Amino acid sequence: MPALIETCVPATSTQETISRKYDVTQNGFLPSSAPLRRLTDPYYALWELLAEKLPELLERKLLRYIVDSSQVLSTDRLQSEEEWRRAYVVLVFLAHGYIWGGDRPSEVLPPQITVPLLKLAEHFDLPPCATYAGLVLWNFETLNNDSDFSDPDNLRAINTFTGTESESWFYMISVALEAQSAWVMPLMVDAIEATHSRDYAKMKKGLEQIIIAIKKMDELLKRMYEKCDPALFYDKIRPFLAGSANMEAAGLPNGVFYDEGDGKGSWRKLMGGSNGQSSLIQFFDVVLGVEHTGGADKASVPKVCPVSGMATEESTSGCPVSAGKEKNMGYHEKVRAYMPEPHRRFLRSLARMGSLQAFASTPQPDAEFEQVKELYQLACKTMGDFRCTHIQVVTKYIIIQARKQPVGETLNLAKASSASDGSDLKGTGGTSLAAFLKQSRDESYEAGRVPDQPAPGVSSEYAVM
Ligand code: HEM
Repeated sequence: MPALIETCVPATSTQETISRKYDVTQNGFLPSSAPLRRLTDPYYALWELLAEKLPELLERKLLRYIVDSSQVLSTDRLQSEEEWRRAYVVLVFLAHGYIWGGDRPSEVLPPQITVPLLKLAEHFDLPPCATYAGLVLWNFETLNNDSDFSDPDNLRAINTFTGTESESWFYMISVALEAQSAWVMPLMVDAIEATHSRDYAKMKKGLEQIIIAIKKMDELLKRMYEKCDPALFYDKIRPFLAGSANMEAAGLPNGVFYDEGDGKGSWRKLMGGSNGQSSLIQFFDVVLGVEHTGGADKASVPKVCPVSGMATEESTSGCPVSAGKEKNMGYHEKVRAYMPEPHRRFLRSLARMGSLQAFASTPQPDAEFEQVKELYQLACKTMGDFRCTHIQVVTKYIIIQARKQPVGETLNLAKASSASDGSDLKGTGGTSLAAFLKQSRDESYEAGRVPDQPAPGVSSEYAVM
């Protein structure tokens, strides 16, 4: 069994250990303090100015012109990790603003964006595009200057494409949701470890708390309606979140060419920015043993490395697809590449630690076993219910909006994916939306349907000695 928690340092709390090893802070997958608001080195003044004026530049369709006539800045003057994160946020906003901020999407990203962005992406081992980390995790400030990130009324996005409250609220609901669930993470790690020692108190505590956390997350998700206008979201915000993969109908048949100057460059097909890249939701899935298979590429689709967005034969040697490890990866597996590296490593380690599902599936003689099993089943049901709420949100913000759309002249994701009956709607990763989300919900419920008896012949590592 791989040890997530090193037993040789007993004085170290679970929270301290996951923070040190996986950068999971007291705010969960958010940083331990509010992200840097600006790069103060005057060398980066142009980036900050473009980021600040982005909504206006996009509205007036001036961004491409200004970027094209500016100079290429280096990442060499970035000092701290906070500065690297801030630069990544600025550059992913500029990249998506540049691609989608015109009458037609731009098939080429210029060196002014690609050269620093590729360095930043390499630094974080993240794809060079708008990820959940760039849009949400590292892009918020508190209004009261305090460290409570769990109240969306106390939060504001540092950068947006549109300068609207709707867009800020859309990102801030996710920030609050991440912060609000942070406390349950060490408890769940302890609960999984407790399966090995049959420590029922720890298992029950973890499961009781995860049920509360998911219910709170559900309540927070419903607050999306308070300040994020569905029509504005669909028409003005969502188009900027679109990726470059599966965007043939939107005018990007080959993806986007990352022009690095001097005749260098490469075509890349990357997913768009999505809350589906949240490590928190996958954390809940992993600890509950929810397995997802939806959103895999069809066999005929050319394979693209999820990290670089390049065809696998051109991609770097570390590409999981070209290495043959992950043929036809499903959506949830693919988006791992869009999460900060320590967080995806955390999820991997967690999955190898032990399994509450396996424990709940294998009857034990102890009196408290049934209570753990029932709590486990309730936790999976609560996760499925959260996904029901998510489907209602997506219906309101995307499916209903798509039905209202007239055929427009602007080529972008929103228009390109609007079938009149909404049946061919795609997610930001080009996934077939409604069926995929329902499958994800059903897989959550399914995890909780543990058999009453172990299947004959199946041995369990948890069997009583
Ligand atoms: C207006 C609000 C929201 C809209 C319109 C929306 C839309 C979508 C869409 C279109 C997808 C399909 C995949 C993709 O396109 O990448 C998706 C997936 C997903 N979203 Fe959201 N989303 C919203 C809010 C949230 C929030 C706040 C969370 C929580 C962090 C969240 C978590 C997820 C997850 C985990 C998936 C993957 C599918 C699953 O595991 O069920 N979404 N969402």
